[in-house]
Formats: sequence, C-alpha cells, structure tokens
Amino acid sequence: MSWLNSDDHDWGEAGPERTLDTMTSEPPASVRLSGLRKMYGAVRAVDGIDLAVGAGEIVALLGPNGAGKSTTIDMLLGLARPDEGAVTLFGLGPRQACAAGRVGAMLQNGGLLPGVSVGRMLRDVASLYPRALPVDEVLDRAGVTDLAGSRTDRLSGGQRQRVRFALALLPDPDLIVLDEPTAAMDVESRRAFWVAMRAWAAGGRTVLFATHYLEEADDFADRIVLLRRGRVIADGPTSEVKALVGGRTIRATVRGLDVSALDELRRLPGVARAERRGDVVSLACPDSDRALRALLAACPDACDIEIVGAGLEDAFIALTSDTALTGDTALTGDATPTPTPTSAPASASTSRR
Ligand SMILES: Nc1ncnc2c1ncn2[C@@H]1O[C@H](COP(=O)(O)OP(=O)(O)OP(=O)(O)O)[C@@H](O)[C@H]1O
Repeated sequence: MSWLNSDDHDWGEAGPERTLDTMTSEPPASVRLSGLRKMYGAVRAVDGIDLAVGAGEIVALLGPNGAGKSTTIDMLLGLARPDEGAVTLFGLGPRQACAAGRVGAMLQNGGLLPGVSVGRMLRDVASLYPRALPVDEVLDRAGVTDLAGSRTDRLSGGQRQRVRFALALLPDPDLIVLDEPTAAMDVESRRAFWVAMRAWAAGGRTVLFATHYLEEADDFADRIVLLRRGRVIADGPTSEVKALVGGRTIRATVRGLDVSALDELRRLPGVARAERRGDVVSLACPDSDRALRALLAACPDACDIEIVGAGLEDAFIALTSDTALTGDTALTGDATPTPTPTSAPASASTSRR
C-alpha cells in the first residue's frame, strides 16, 4: 500500500486531535474531514470539504474527472498534506490510524513490491501490522488464491487491482478506502469484487469509495457524496440524491403529435421537459401526479403509459454539469424546483456555489 513507503509525505502528523469526537463521549466518526482545502498551483483541487462518515456506512464519492476525489482520498490517508483543514480517522490522525491497522486502502496507482510472489508480498506486509489476518484467508476473501505464486510484476491490470484489494484487507481494518477500485477489472472480476466487498462490509465496517460507475454507487452505497470542482454539491442517501433532480419521467405513446402539440406538452403543469421519438413522448416531471392528470386531459388517447424514477445517471449529470453551476438547467431552471437545504429531503443536503 502506498502509505507504507510514503516517507516523502512525512509532514509531521500531530497526535490525536481535539475534535468534536474526542471532546464528547460519542464514539469517534470513522472519517471526519473538516474544512479540507488543497491547491495545486492555481488549481483548487479541494475547496473546503466537510464530511463525517459513521461506523458501518458505505459511502460513494462521485464526481466528474478532476472533481477532487483522489486528492480528498490522498489527504484522508495522510498521503498529501492539506493546505487547510483537518482529517481524523477514528479520532486519530490518518497516519496513526493507518499504522494501527484501522484502515485499508486500495488506490489507483498503489505500488506492489516488485520481484516477489503475491503470497510473499502479503506475508511481508502482514508483518508490519500489529494485527493482520492470515494470508491464506486474505487470498481467499479477495479471490486471488490462484495468484499466490505469481510474481507481482507479471500481473494484468485487473489482477493487480484484486491483489491491491487483498492488501487492503490484510490489516483486518475497520475502514476501507477505495479509489476507483474496479477500473481495470472485467465484468466478472467486478462482480466478484463487489460480492467480496459486501461480505467484508456485512460485519458493520465502513467503506468509502470513489467511482465513475454510477451503477456501482447505486448498487453498493448507502450514501452518495457528489463532488464538483473540489466541493460537495450533494450528500445524502442514494434515493434522496436521485430525488434532488426532481422526480420522474412519464413515457407515453401519443399518435400524430406535431411540433406545436409537443410545445403544449412542455407547458403542461408538472412538466419540466418534453421530448419525442416517433410516437413516444418522454416528459421529465418534477410533479408526475399533476403532469399525468394534465397529459390525460390534453391527450385522452395516450396509451402505453409508464412512469419511471430519475436514474442516478440523471442525478449525476444534472448536479455536476457545468450548466448546473450557471443556474439555468434542470437544477435551477424554471420548471424544476431548485434543491436547497430546505426543499431537499431531510437528510440530504446540497449547496450551490
Ligand atoms: N499532483 C498534482 N499536481 C497538479 N495538479 C493536480 C495534481 N493532482 C491533482 N491535480 C489537479 O487537481 C484537480 C483534482 O484532481 P483529482 O485527481 O483529485 O480529481 P478526481 O476527481 O480524482 O479526478 P478523476 O476522476 O479524473 O480521477 C484536477 O484539476 C487535477 O488536474
């Protein structure tokens, strides 16, 4: 794991910090980020992130390229120094928490010891932890028993990822942090990875992972934190993040619809946008009940009607697109209500900057 040879990042971590966690009798959060900022030259990679992740939560960090996910994870693990703000893991500084074996990490470019077998590397690394799982068990859990005798520098990209997963499990951590864990895996490996991950997390352990695979976040995470330009723009249960972009789509077959009739559908109450493909119209609806009543009144012959919830993909694009920032899109446009901390569901929060 990269922090094992991260001497170049040795910037003198302080002892346990006096955070809210350490000043109360509450058990400390698995992860607490307070006012984190990081600049690379003129680039604001991370621009004021506050985040608390409780024990047993599975949190997906989502965001477009360059949103600041990897930089956040690097600071969280003590691999990069924040310009401002603080990180605590279980009430400890990140390097202390990692050294104590409380944290396992799987990074995009985390190195593997070269020139040794996978089994040998795991045994060597295990000896560095105060309490490590037996190597055979880790190989089995990560599904890489067949790779135990393979040299680490002769693995494929997907195999390397699975071995990195084994390394992350090795200290029997309470928290696993994963940066795009399945990026190089084929479909079968990806499926097997998430099965193994679920089994591991079922014991109430905490998982924080960055991904571009929205389906993975939807399938696996309890909570989604959406980043854009180094800031948190939405944070809440998956279903609530989806709800932030305003509801549902109504699809119906309406025969003989011309352009002016489509314009009329766009103006129906409860409808934000209308599109047509052949005879099938799709209406994006912040208020689908109202929209359906209006559609049936306007087009009594409409048939094959279906109503579907907003997908995570829609939420992701709407919340992170450039136009979302300018305030003229589905997030803030005329027909779709702007999600704000008061209009958003109780436990979801958003901020627009
Ligand atoms: N070492 C670095 N030096 C200079 N700029 C950097 C460095 N690391 C990251 N950046 C910049 O900081 C910003 C955030 O990058 P980061 O890698 O954290 O984003 P990300 O959300 O992980 O992106 P991706 O999904 O593409 O991996 C980007 O603009 C990136 O170019």
